[in-house]
Order: sequence, then structure tokens, then C-alpha cells
Amino acid sequence: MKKEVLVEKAYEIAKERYAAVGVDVDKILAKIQEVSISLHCWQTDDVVGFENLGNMGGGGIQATGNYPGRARNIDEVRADIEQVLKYVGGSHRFNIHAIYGDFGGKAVDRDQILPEHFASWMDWAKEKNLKLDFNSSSFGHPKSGDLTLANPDNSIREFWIEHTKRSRAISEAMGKFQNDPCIMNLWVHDGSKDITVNRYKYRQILEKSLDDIFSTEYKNMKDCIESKLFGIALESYTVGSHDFYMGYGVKNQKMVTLDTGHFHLSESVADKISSLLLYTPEIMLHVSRPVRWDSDHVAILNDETIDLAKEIVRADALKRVHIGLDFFDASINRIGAYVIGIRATQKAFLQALLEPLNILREYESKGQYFERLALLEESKGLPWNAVWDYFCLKNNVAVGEDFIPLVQQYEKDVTSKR
Ligand SMILES: C[C@H](O)[C@H](O)[C@@H](O)C(=O)CO
Ligand SMILES: [Mn+2]
Repeated sequence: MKKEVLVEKAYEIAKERYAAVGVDVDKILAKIQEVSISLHCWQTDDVVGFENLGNMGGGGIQATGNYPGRARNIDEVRADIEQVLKYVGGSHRFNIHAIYGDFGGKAVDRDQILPEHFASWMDWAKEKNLKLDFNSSSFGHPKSGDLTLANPDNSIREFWIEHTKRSRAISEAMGKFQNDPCIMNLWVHDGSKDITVNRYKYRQILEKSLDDIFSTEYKNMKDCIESKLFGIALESYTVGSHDFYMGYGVKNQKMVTLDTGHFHLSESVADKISSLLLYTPEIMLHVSRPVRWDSDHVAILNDETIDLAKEIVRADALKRVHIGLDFFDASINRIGAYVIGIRATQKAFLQALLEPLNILREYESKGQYFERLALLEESKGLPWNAVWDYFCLKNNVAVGEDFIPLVQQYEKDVTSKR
């Protein structure tokens, strides 16, 4: 029997199976189609960028591995992303770091970047039906050091404030161009390798810098601020900790970015969703996979990602939570890495949407906790994968593992020749 027919048959059976627990699968299919994911640009090239200043590395992050074929220029990034998009259903976004500007071979320092350096990205995104998001870049620069926006040295701090203000202006230009708010993430690695006796002082400086940066109001961009547990070589102290940004975000009604790799490994990021939703307008996610530390492994369909998606759906917050990816694995085929991570994130949200929530909530309201636990357990085995396959089929993208040979072919034809 043809695979298409099998997928359609399985979908019809799944529909009935889900209907028995009160879930309308056709409606869920329409919802998952709307779940948009912001694809990070930096898995294409191991977070190097195109600044022509000589990326210094460092600044709290590090891509590991040397799999051949990383994108070496903007055209290769675009070609790779276009390839990735062939294997994922739905319409998505593209998230650019400031160091990926189209600088035309010139050395443009970070306090000099302008919207025009991103004009070709805007045109490309429009052509590909992608909306853009943006990030200021504090790492990999001679002025990165241990401290940027929290630096007591005026000239260094002002340099980074200027960079971040310009990044916001670029985000505004992108948002206006695409007629949809561009979300700008601010993550700085600022911290200390060893014990510091100035925790309060650096946080005070960071707060002042942020107040200055955010003093310009924009209509077409939204800010989000990302904490971290620690950066590489900055293990003892992080100025922008979760507590810091949680406080800043609540006080100033800014979006907080939750990167799933930025917490203690046994800490539940999913559990943070409902608290943040009560006190901040929206949330940004960086879906990642920490292995023992913030290792930025490719996102997979693990309990953490499923729980995160479930908490968002249970809070009816799909419109208030923006889903971005953040992993950079340089040890495997990079196009394959994207496809796995995007599809895993979509699958997690599909599972969340298929949860028989009405019955589960009814049980809970009546104190029927055995029944609640039993249905939670049984619903893990409901045929969500038949719905997933059907979603892929309807979107004309590879069903199941069929994308593996396609990614291999692109490697053979394109990336292996770089
Ligand atoms: C390159 C990204 O901005 C970076 O990964 C940041 O989001 C982060 O998570 C740092 O650990
Ligand atoms: Mn991140």
C-alpha cells in the first residue's frame, strides 16, 4: 500500500480514537499549522557571522565540533535555510544576530550597524514568506571582555549601549518592513570567572544601561531579555541572572526569554511559564537541549520540551508565547540539525494540543486524582504520530524519516563541496 494511503487511513483511525476522549483532531490540525517557530541563523555557521572584523570567539558561548560544510557567507546561509524549509510544514520566522549583517565585505564595527546592512535580509525574508527577528551581539569582539552593558568603564559600556540601541533601531525597521513586530532578544554574557565582591554594583550598572537602551519607544519591535546560569569562563557570577531579568521584566513589562539550557538541569522551565504569564505581557522561548550543561545540543522530543509545550497550551497562551530555537551543534550535518530540532518542537506542541484537557480538568475538579493520572499516562500512547504524519503529508513535506536521504543528497551535492 502507498505511504500516502497508509497515512490517511491511520489519521482517520486516530481521529476516532481522540474523539473518544473529547479531542477534535481536525481543529488541532488547524492550530498546529499556525504555530510559528523562529529559526535561529547561527546553526548554519557555528555562530561566526559575517562582520569582517575577525570573530574573536569567546563571550560566554562556544560551538563544538568540526563537521564539514558550514555556511561561509550570506548566500550559503540563505541556501541552507531554504533547504531546511523544504522539510518542515507551517510558516515560520528567521532570527538574525547583529553579526550577520550584509556588510558588503567592509569592516563595520558594532556601534556602526544600520538598517541598510540588513536590507537584503528583509528582501530575502519577504520573498521566502518569513518574518524576521533580531539579536544584539555582545560576544566575539575585542570589546567583549567579561563585562559589556555592566562594565564600569564608561567607554566600553557606551560602545555596547550604542550597539544595542542600533540593534533596536534595526529591529524597528524590520518590523515596519514586514508589517509584523520584530522581536529583539538581548543577551549579554557579562559575568565573572571567579568570586566577585561587586555583585550589586554590576547589576545596578546593567539596570541603568537597560533603562537607557529602552528609553526610546518603538511601535514595530518588541524587546526580550535573556538570562543565563553562567557563561563559559564566567562560571562564578552572571550579572543578568534569571532573578535579575525576572525583576526587570516585571517592573518594566518586558518579555523575558526562557532558554531551556539556561537553568539548573533539574529545574523545570515549564513551571516558569504560568508565573511569567501572570506578570509579563509575553514570553520568548529559546528551545534547546542542555546535556550536563548549557551545551546547545539539537532540540529533541524529550519530556522537557513536551512539558514546556503542554504548560503553554494549558495556559491557553499560544498567542503570548513566541517560540524560538537556540542550538548550535557543529558536530553533525547542520541542515539535519535544524530539521530535527524544528520538527521535534512542532511535535511537542502537537502532543500538547492533543491532550484531552477537558476530561483531565474535570477529573481534577472532582478530586479524582487516580483517574487524572491514569488518563495522563494513557494519553502518552494515543496515536499523535498518525496526526503528525498527516500534518506532514498535507504540507507536502517528508513523512517520518523520509527527510534523511534528502538531507544526505544536499550534503552530497552542496555542503560537502564547501
Ligand atoms: C547566539 C545566541 O544569542 C545565544 O545562544 C544566546 O541566546 C544564548 O543562549 C547564550 O547562551
Ligand atoms: Mn538562548
